[in-house]
Amino acid sequence: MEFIDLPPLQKAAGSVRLPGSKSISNRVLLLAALAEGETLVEDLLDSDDTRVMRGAIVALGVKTMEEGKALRVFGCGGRFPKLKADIFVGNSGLSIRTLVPAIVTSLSGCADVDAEVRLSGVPRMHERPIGDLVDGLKQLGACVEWLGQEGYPPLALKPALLGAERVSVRGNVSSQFLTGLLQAAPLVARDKPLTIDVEGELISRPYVEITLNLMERFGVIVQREGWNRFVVPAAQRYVSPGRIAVEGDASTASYFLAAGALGGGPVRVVGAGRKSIQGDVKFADALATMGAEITWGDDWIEARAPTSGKLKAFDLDLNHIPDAAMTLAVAALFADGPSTLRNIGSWRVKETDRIAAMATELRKLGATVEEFPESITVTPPAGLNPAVIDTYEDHRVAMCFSLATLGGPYVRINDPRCVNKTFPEYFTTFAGIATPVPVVAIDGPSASGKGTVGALVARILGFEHLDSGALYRIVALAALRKGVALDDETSLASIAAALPARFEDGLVLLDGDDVTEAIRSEACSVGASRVAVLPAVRDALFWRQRSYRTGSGLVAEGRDMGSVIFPDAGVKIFLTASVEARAERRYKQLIDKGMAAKMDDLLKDLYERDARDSQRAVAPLKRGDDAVLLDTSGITVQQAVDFVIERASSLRN
Ligand SMILES: Nc1ncnc2c1ncn2[C@@H]1O[C@H](COP(=O)(O)OP(=O)(O)O)[C@@H](O)[C@H]1O
Ligand SMILES: Nc1ccn([C@@H]2O[C@H](COP(=O)(O)OP(=O)(O)O)[C@@H](O)[C@H]2O)c(=O)n1
Repeated sequence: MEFIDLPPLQKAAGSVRLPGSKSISNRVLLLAALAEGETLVEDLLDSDDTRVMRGAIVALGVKTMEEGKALRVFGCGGRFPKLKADIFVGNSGLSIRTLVPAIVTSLSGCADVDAEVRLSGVPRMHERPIGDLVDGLKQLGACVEWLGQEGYPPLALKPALLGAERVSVRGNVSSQFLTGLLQAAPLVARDKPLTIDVEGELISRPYVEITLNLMERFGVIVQREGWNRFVVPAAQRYVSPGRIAVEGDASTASYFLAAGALGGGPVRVVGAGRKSIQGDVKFADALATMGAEITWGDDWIEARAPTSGKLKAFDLDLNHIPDAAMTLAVAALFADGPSTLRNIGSWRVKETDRIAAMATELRKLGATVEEFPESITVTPPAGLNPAVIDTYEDHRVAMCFSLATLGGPYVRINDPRCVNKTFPEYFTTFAGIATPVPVVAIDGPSASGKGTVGALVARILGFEHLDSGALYRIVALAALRKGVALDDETSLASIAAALPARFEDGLVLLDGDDVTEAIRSEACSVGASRVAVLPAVRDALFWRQRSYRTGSGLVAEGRDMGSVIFPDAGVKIFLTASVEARAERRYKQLIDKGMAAKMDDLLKDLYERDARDSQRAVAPLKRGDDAVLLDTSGITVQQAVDFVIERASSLRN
């Protein structure tokens, strides 16, 4: 499984230009395709879902042409020219739910009896309901055949004359059904007006407002009576506005605004603001309810943490912003008590069952989550656990969980490419406003001075200090004490996974025993280097080592700090010295501690350990291209420390 590891963050601040709105891009593409005249679409989002829509209109015979970053769409004037097509809609709910009604209108009165348009998607798409929409279309006279399970894609559309003046559609499963009917309505209401009645409470109304707004930009006015009846007057045609610029995506804005509120800020999103037609900008109001400071501009919004430093718990009806609400579920981890997200039943039929998915993943971070049919309550833990987040092919799960890193833990996001659905550059853009807890990684062979230099550098910078070698030494000591063989990988890995060890006030404690001296014995040195070749032991210590990355920063020393454990370390040093110099140092250290030592034995041991450390298959000791070489053979400790500090000082906040 592909994954991306996101490091713990200290803060988030900066400015982000939002990618184009998915909701607007896909509506505009379809309306421009159906309109009379050419439309130059600017700032169009380039993502999986918009490619689905672009591919579909082209498959239906509409011509498009790229002009720099813009796309020129040559409108077909209301009827798609090509009506024999197989269209793959991936997992784009909006695409299929708006394409189907539009295609059905083109098939009305089509003389070619062989005309047929088939639409199918990924397996999850075949579990997302479309029956209510098709019921509506059938009231108009459409011919729709189910190719799989009734009520779900895939389906086939065939020629049939449309003629009714009234149609009703359910509004409480997905507002996309209504959007699809509305956009196709002027193509049906040629001679007589068409009335669309909404059964049940209409959910996600702001998305319908986007639809109405864009239809108006293309010359079609809809009369709205409350939110239950929409009348499309007769004889209206879609006419290109000539040029249209797509606003920045307000749902995407939610991740960055939340980052500002949770991570200090300010974070400004540019591309959607006070004048936006997208309901999701209201997410900023929800953040304000939590105490975040929000500032609005015409086309930008800025968020920063409350001056009190602590976000407040909330209990909100989020029916109007179902997508951005997922971001709030993660923000709830940072609140001062349990928060409830209400009226989010539509989450159950999105890319995945989002209520179940969010509950499962929030629990991995340590939260207590109560799940209800249409709401969830999130109680934050005292501190967040590091977690491996599964994403269920759901871009929003991937994006919103990146925010948990602002609470201190590492977060691994599985299958991160699912963000391609709406924002392929998400993780790079997020990294652009994020300040990770800095790391100075010092790797090198035995007695090169890592421990001595590392401890001094950590003290000067005010950073934590991780002596990773000590962890391998403790595993060896625990194994020796329990009589476990040093090549029994399974038993050693379980010892490593549950190592009852602590570092306190310069002491190393194992099961409460002071083993500071004991782990420096030659038996433990050799033992450590033997257990360290075992992959299962290294895996068992992986997250434990990462958990030291907290506070203002970390100096980590060992063999694979820069290559494996902290590959994104801001400073990487490869510390070395000649074998003779190192043997002499080790000799002196042992004698000073009153321990027995023989020069010849030490030299032999160093050669053997160097060989084992650098030749092993996993995480071998090796200077990476990105590590700075420092040979300490002929320099003092102070000089070595100065060298590292000079490179690391920029990491200090
Ligand atoms: N230039 C130097 N840099 C680091 N250590 C040095 C230097 N010169 C002498 N030493 C001594 O060498 C020893 C290095 O041991 P240590 O820090 O335990 O190394 P490591 O952690 O790499 O095994 C210490 O006793 C240290 O005082
Ligand atoms: N990150 C690390 C640190 C230590 N080790 C192993 O653990 C042993 C003891 O590490 P150490 O850093 O305490 O050893 P010295 O350099 O102090 O002799 C080393 O010989 C390595 O084999 C490792 O494999 N990876």
